[in-house]
Amino acid sequence: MTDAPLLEVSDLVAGYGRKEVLHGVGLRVDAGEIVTLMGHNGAGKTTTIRSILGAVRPRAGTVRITGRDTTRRPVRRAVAAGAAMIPSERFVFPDLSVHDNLLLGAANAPSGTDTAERLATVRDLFPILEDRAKQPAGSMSGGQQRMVSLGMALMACPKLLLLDEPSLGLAPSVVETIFGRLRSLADHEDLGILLLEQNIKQALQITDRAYVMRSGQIILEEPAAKMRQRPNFWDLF
Ligand SMILES: Nc1ncnc2c1ncn2[C@@H]1O[C@H](COP(=O)(O)OP(=O)(O)OP(=O)(O)O)[C@@H](O)[C@H]1O
Repeated sequence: MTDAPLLEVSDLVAGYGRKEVLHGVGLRVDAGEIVTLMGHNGAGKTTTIRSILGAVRPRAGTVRITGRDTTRRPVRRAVAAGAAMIPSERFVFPDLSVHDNLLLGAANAPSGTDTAERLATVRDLFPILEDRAKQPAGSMSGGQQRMVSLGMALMACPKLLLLDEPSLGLAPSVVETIFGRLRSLADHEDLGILLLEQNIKQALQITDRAYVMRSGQIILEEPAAKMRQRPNFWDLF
């Protein structure tokens, strides 16, 4: 199964109650690749990653993570296959220290993981997590909390990271730092990343391939290098 894509989604149909939101979505993410899924509000981007993780139960289609069929399986199956999701809301345990937040993230790591070694790797990536290790996570700035939630997810040594709007509410310089770290994780850890972003201009700087979604369907797939040449990519939506 080594040649299987890290994430392979085919003909995915999903929704809420009687409402069908995804009408046959297909996409792929390879190891070491950053793929951005873009589209207007309500296009179905968040529903897509929730369905990939198993938080929304697909009505049809398949989801394969590291070659394993996780369709309609509990979220823990997707996590066991190597997936981690960071939701758009700032997700940290506010009263716990930064250090304890990271240790909670380690609970999902594969057995045999050296927690101390992993902690050192994550702190190398985001030195602020070491500088502020004892501080309650809730007392940090928005950008720093975003780094804590990324650090928590990375403690689990994921192979596939699903990120919902990591730039939301952050200054462009902080976004640049976080995006730079994502690029280096893809390049050096072979992490595959599916990124949902409204901040298209900055996202395209680190993206390999992009999909455009409209009304629950993928309407375009393009290498980011080509999309960056478009005089106005907002016209695509
Ligand atoms: N829990 C829910 N119950 C019912 N409908 C929902 C639910 N979550 C999302 N929807 C609907 O599904 C559609 C797609 O929403 P989704 O959040 O996937 O879009 P999106 O592309 O991520 O947009 P946004 O960036 O605004 O979150 C929208 O019409 C939305 O109102």
